[in-house]
Amino acid sequence: MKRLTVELGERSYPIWIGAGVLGQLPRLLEEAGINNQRKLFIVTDEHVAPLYLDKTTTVLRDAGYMVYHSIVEAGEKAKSLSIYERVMTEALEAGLDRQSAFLALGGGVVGDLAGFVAATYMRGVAFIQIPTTLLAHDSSVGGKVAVNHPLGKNIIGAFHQPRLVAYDTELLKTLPSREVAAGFAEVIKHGLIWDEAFVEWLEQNADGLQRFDDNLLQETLLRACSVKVAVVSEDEKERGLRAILNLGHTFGHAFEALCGYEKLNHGEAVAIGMVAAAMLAEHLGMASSISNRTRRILKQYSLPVVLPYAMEADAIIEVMRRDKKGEGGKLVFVLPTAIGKVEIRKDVAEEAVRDVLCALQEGGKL
Ligand SMILES: NC(=O)c1ccc[n+]([C@@H]2O[C@H](COP(=O)([O-])OP(=O)(O)OC[C@H]3O[C@@H](n4cnc5c(N)ncnc54)[C@H](O)[C@@H]3O)[C@@H](O)[C@H]2O)c1
Ligand SMILES: O=C(O)C(=O)C[C@@H](O)[C@H](O)[C@H](O)COP(=O)(O)O
Ligand SMILES: [Zn+2]
Repeated sequence: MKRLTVELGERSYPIWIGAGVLGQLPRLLEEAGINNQRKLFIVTDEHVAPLYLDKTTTVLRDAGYMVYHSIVEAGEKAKSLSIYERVMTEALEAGLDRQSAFLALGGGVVGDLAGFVAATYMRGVAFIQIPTTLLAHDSSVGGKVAVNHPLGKNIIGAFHQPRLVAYDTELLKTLPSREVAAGFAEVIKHGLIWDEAFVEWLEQNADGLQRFDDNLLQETLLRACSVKVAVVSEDEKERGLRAILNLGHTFGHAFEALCGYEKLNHGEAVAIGMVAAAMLAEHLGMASSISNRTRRILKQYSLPVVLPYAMEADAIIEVMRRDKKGEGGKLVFVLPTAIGKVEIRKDVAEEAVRDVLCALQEGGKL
């Protein structure tokens, strides 16, 4: 088991990564100050529940915890106010109080939803992340929790740090291949924004990683999480630096919203968004030869690099104007200047964005 620490003063917390972490949960909870006198409420989804809910509940009950749960539908649609209200109701019915804790057992959807419930239940109680997807190496760390609004991603949310991240790599073995690919989109993002050597390593080890080789997978999680930890420890509430974690997301979140949060998953939308960001950087003369390498590594990990559905450039731009990074409806982009380096740009002309969106739909170059 390997440990990383998010350094945030009194809100600091450990991320435990390794095979068998789930079995250690009672001890890790005790260490995090959550003893077995407290009620625990697990939020999970309908795919994860049949695989891991019994095991998690048993481990905790055997250690003396009182454990309750809520099972939500799988997929992005669960990040909604109506499901948020349902989980709140079930937690109230279970008698959870301010000393209780929520446990997110699942991917980023469950993590964001359960985290937002925890952030607001009786004005905020403890929560624990138990990530079960590769993508959740990103979502389980950093305390951004939210549900979606039909007009935009993660619009209703908070910053609420978990008390502990317990990442059992054994749980990733049941992931469908499309979700493995989605997870690699955020892994690659962490390389592209911060660490060229990590990008090279991912390029060289793509075959082994696609096969989910245990040692390579552990190293991937440690390296990708280390980037996230470094950024969040420096800028918890996105006053500046943290916005770099949004590479590909100004575009990607708009693509997801315009697909009704259905046809493209988050990782796929971010992958196409990172290609768009690289094309935009080249179009603005900020970089050269970035988009080809970005496309190549994404394809190595079976990710899309063009928009597979027709979307109006106007509609995409309208959604992007509601992005949380923007001020006064201005478009804001995280753009690469080299592999491993990005800049935040708030002055990009709409015409340049439109050119990129057209080329992206045609799958062509600018
Ligand atoms: N808070 C953050 O910082 C942050 C960062 C990145 C992404 N996100 C959010 O995360 C969400 C995407 O997360 P995701 O990709 O994990 O999606 P997800 O939670 O929907 O999980 C993907 C699919 O895999 C299934 N699944 C989960 N674990 C499984 C397992 N071990 N075995 C088999 N099936 C399993 C789920 O039921 C679901 O169908 C998006 O809403 C995105 O906005 C948040
Ligand atoms: O942690 C962050 O900060 C990120 O931007 C990570 C992203 O991968 C993630 O999708 C996040 O939820 C996006 O945040 P948002 O503020 O753009 O909604
Ligand atoms: Zn993301």
